[in-house]
Amino acid sequence: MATMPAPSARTAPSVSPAPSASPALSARAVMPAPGRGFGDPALVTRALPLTSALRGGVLLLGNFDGFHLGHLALVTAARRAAPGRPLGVLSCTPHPRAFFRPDAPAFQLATPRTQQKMLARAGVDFIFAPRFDAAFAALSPAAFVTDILRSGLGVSHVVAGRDFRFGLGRAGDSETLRHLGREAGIGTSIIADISGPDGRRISSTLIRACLAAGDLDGAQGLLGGDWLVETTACASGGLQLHPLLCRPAPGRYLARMAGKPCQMPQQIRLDGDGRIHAARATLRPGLMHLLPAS
Ligand SMILES: Cc1cc2nc3c(=O)[nH]c(=O)nc-3n(C[C@H](O)[C@H](O)[C@H](O)COP(=O)(O)O)c2cc1C
Ligand SMILES: Nc1ncnc2c1ncn2[C@@H]1O[C@H](COP(=O)(O)OP(=O)(O)OP(=O)(O)O)[C@@H](O)[C@H]1O
Repeated sequence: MATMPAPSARTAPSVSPAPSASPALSARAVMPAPGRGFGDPALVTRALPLTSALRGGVLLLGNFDGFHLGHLALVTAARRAAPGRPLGVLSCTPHPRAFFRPDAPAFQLATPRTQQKMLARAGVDFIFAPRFDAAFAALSPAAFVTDILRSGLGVSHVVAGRDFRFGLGRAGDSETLRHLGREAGIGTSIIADISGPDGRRISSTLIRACLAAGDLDGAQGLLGGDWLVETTACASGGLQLHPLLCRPAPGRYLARMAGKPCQMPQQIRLDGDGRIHAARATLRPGLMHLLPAS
């Protein structure tokens, strides 16, 4: 576990009508309690209209690749804005960046499976995962708010960070969202930046940079817990990181299967292709915590 100080909200919140996210975020907040596994996966849906039991809820807007302490601030704000309401997350698939740059190397922090686990653990009830294709990308900001948010999902409130962009050519920003939301009868909370210990805004991009530099401690501090990865079997018989996942710096790490808190982490070596070399054969394809070597 990282021992970095808790992150802080750097700028004054601009929130309407809900209060801002709490700056007192604890790294423990998204970790499973000792001796327990992760919660059941949140429901994933792309079908519209949304089932009636989940309508009237609050939706967090963005990509949500991985789940970090900036994202946790949105959950906190959503709970305050709409206590007791269903809590959903918008997370398009494929990731918009992969849609626009299909030839770019694997960059994600999460697979659909690990994302589901982390979001469920954070108390999210459902993930709205529309296919991000040319038609979805071409929606205007107004069509997104009226057709998707109001008619399709029936949300009562949305939460986003200051840098959220949406609609064709990223034409919509947080002010557009607030304005269109008001017209559609949807409340809006815009959350102040949550920063890490060095003052930089926490983001999935920053965590990817930590991993690329082999700084698992730094990544853990921003994630608020271990990096949960999905592994698959190699044709050669060993294990490898899921093809969607970014490649951390090659080197030595510790690994422990998820859901087995009593298992001693074992030493592994990760190569540049994401292949996992372990002296003992106790690791299986599935979900695994990747930890710093010391
Ligand atoms: C309905 C909708 C349409 C979008 N259309 C575009 C688009 O045409 N071009 C674009 O770059 N991003 C578009 N986005 C934003 C992407 O989802 C995504 O956030 C962005 O491209 C990735 O940049 P970021 O990771 O820096 O936020 C759209 C988002 C939504 C919700
Ligand atoms: N540090 C943060 N403080 C406040 N809001 C945040 C923070 N990080 C992300 N958000 C908000 O959470 C939502 C989901 O974030 P998203 O995953 O799209 O961004 P990100 O973490 O910056 O990812 P990337 O670096 O890949 O762009 C967005 O509304 C975004 O503005």
